[in-house]
Amino acid sequence: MSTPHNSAEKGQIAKTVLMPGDPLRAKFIAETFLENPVQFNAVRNMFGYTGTYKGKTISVMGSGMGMPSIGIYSYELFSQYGVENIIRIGSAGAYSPDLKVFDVVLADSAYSESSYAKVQSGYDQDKTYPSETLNQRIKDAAEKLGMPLHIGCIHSSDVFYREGGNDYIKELTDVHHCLAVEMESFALFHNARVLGKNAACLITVSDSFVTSEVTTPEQRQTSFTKMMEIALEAAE
Ligand SMILES: O=P(O)(O)O[C@H]1O[C@H](CO)[C@@H](O)[C@H]1O
Ligand SMILES: O=c1cc[nH]c(=O)[nH]1
Repeated sequence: MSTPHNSAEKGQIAKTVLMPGDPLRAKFIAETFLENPVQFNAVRNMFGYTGTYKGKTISVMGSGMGMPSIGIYSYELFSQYGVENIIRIGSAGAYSPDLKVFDVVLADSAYSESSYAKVQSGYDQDKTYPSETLNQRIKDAAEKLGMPLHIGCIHSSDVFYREGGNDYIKELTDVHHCLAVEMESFALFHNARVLGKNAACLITVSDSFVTSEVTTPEQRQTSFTKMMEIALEAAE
């Protein structure tokens, strides 16, 4: 079998998939952390691999950027390949002064202005939620590894380059309590809910709207290893 976007055969993808936006981050994780990784997808260069980590079979696959993209890949993984858990491991821009670059955040909700969930199935709320069970596994894994987590709401935005200055952030922090911004979790959490599956999101702060600190593209591809280890440890 295959889908328009994934050439994997049934059975080639593990029950748990780690999903970075960047397919090269997926390749890095497979080559750095997985034993005997086997590539199952290269359609559109959206690389996917399955291997073992501490004896557990785990897959890792890129999602691309934005909700339409993760919407497609996560829906197919859940509905066509028997995937039960997707842990997004992404980068994000900090809105909160408490967050520094390389800090790791676990989303307890995702706020968005996006129409994704409404169009997908008529859901008209502006927040979606991760699996509590998966989040607890992630919290336990982070504690075991001695890696601190910030926990809170993240903003899933459709827009990376926004005109008109940063004044809009005040409403996102003060009214919607968003700690940071990324571009996929709202759709991922929604797909998981409508399909009866589990999703979670860990992000590493790549830049800050508060301090203007930034990380390089190379660091975004290869240095966000704390969240990778937490997600690998949490995977079933
Ligand atoms: O690093 P990833 O996982 O791609 O996540 C963030 O980075 C991209 C924007 O640069 C968006 O996909 C955003 O969600
Ligand atoms: O979506 C994102 C990711 C990182 N930094 C941002 O400002 N936005």
